[in-house]
Amino acid sequence: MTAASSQIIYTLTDEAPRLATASLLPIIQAFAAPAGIDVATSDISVAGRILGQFPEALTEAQRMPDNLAELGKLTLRAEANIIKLPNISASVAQLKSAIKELQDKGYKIPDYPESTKTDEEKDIRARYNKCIGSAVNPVLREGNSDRRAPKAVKEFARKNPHSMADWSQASRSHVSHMHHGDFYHGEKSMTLNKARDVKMELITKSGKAIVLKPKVSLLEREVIDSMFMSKKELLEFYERQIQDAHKTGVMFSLHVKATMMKVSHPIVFGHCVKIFYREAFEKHAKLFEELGVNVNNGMVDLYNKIGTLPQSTQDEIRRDLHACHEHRPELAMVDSAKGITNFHSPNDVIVDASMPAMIRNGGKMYGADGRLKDVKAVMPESTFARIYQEIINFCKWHGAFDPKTMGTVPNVGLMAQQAEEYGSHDKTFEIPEDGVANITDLDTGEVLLSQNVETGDIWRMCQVKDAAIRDWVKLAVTRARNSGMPVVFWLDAYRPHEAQLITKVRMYLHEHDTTGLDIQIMSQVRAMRYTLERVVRGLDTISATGNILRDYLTDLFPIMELGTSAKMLSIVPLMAGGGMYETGAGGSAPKHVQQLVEENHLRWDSLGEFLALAVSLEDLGIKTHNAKAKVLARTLDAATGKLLDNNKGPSPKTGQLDNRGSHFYLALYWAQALAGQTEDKELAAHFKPLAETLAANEQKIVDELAAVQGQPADIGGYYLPDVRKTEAVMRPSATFNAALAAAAG
Ligand SMILES: NC(=O)C1=CN([C@@H]2O[C@H](COP(=O)(O)OP(=O)(O)OC[C@H]3O[C@@H](n4cnc5c(N)ncnc54)[C@H](OP(=O)(O)O)[C@@H]3O)[C@@H](O)[C@H]2O)C=CC1
Ligand SMILES: O=C(O)CCC(=O)C(=O)O
Ligand SMILES: [Mg+2]
Repeated sequence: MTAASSQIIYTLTDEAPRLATASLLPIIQAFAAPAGIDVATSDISVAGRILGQFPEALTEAQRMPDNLAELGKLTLRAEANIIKLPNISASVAQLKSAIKELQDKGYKIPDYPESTKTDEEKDIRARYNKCIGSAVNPVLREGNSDRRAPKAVKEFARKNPHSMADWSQASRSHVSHMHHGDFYHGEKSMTLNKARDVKMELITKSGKAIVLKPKVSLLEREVIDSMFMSKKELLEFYERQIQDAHKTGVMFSLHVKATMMKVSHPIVFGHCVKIFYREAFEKHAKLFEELGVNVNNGMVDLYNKIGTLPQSTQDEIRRDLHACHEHRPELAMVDSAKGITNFHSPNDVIVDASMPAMIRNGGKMYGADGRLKDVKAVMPESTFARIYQEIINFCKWHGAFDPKTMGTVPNVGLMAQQAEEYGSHDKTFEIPEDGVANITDLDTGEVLLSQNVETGDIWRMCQVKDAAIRDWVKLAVTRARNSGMPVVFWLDAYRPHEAQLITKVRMYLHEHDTTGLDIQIMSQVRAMRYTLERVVRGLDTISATGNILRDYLTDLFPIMELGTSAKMLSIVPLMAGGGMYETGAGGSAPKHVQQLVEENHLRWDSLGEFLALAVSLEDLGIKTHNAKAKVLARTLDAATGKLLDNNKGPSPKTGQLDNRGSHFYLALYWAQALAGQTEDKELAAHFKPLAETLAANEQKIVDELAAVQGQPADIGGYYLPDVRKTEAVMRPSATFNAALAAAAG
């Protein structure tokens, strides 16, 4: 899979985007081929990545190359042109289901080891750990992030506003975060004066030195942080919040990002579950330990593990858990119909999407009775939680946002080279004993950063390379210049890490001509307030943020403005010169798969893919001097605009136009735009027959696509769907397929 310069790599991922690809990719390939562009695929699905870890367990035919590693290498080359669709960031429960599905399909991969006593078990666990959480994005995102709503999309949203629930000033919904003892409070940071190799070491009270991370190689001018969250304070915080919610009668919900902060946040999540069900966990402590119950993986882990016990014991445990509810607040639900609470799995309530959904709903979440209710949204870490309280305050004061008139908030996010939390996974530890946690220079023995920690505290080190920060500043200035919008760097001078960033931002802004640009630096809360004051006046403001706020804001604002973050243009200009084009800013929409399987309707909107493909083609055109590629890009944009104007996006309702139907219209409009342009006669001639055939058969094709809906669809699997069956389901119009095949020659 080496990338020739006229190659675009299209990733095969999971769930809804994978299904959409089965329909869209053949269209893309048919349109790209006449311009001499090869659109190749790379499977980075969770199933593919699992198989890539265990070549020795598989037959020759079953083996899968380590595509992710290959793609990671490609991002470091200037010719990289990758279209990356969202993929599952798997929880342990999802990983286990994927393993089971693969085993059932005859792949002899090992079980996920619950405990790791032997070296073999440790090795298997280590390999599987590479497949969980946000395992793909940190490897591929070798550039900073540029996410925005293209003009046509914003205009469409203004003309076709999505529904927004009302906000009442009497709403009791709020955000609760720690005020001390969290990562914000316990952070230290420094910029390195020279390249150094360091270790992370715990010196225990009894004087033992425990090396937690033997070596981290750091570059000159790199920023490093050491921070910890106090277990004691976290538990006290949870108890207070749970009691407060119970006393005041608001629902309780916990919002973490256990995918991206895949080591720290499952622990933060697990503590909350154990505090909530304190008496039950205390009573059954011994049994749970024997069973290896680990609620860092959610209550689903507990229910699965007790499933092997005699019925009477299971009943007793369930009764004890239920008894806790008597004096605990109502829990927000993920799926009230199925009785799935906020505690079921740490990956079910992912803060970037869950908080905007709550805010769109007038500050409400679903309770067990299926009704929307005010809620206490608990986000222990105060660093970023405060932005949500600020937006809630704003909504209570001003009412809900109006998509017809509100401004837009694009984002320029720092994430390159495993910036900030992305690089922290192998440097995050649960402290085994009270002591001092040091980051120490391996050569000189100098202790660079030092913290007093206690048993159970979560200690982590983050790093950001100077080159990544410099590139981020450059991207922000470029975006300000190209868009004419002001830029606000959301940086808090009181946070040690961000104080270091502020110094660098100021320094690197001098490298650019900023005459006439409006560039400011503000703490997060002020930045939110300032941006919202502009938003309600219809004014646009670029947010330049660190990695976490990149994630949060690129769901938050699009969901307010456009109804979904799927309609975002999401570009990663790779630092080595290539480009990665992500599709939307959201995830893999598991609910959509369920609807397809039950009713053969896929409501996934591929607008993100259309937008990404256009910029990918344009970039390829420029870099390889391929004029045809540029024509493809321009006509694709025109087709996308027409698709929006004519409302040919997918409907959520079964029986109406779905993802496949929207792909058909894209192909029709794209072929028409190509046939109608005069810049490239060859392309015009090539696409004329297709344009005519599709137009002549429009109703027939739409009918063929509609005819399959309303009954179950068999795609032969979830994590590893059967390719043939999926194709059959996703390409049900014989007329459309024949027209495309004829165009492909
Ligand atoms: N870049 C990446 O690879 C990312 C991956 N993820 C992963 O995705 C999975 C699911 O995450 P989750 O938090 O549930 O968020 P999702 O974004 O997948 O889903 C939330 C809701 O957003 C709407 N939505 C998202 N994308 C689209 C689309 N293209 N078309 C139409 N509607 C869309 C759907 O609303 P409705 O149901 O109303 O139709 C959906 O239910 C997790 O494994 C997560 O880790 C998450 C974010 C980014
Ligand atoms: O990497 C992940 O798990 C999710 C990333 C994400 O949500 C985003 O980039 O917006
Ligand atoms: Mg996100």
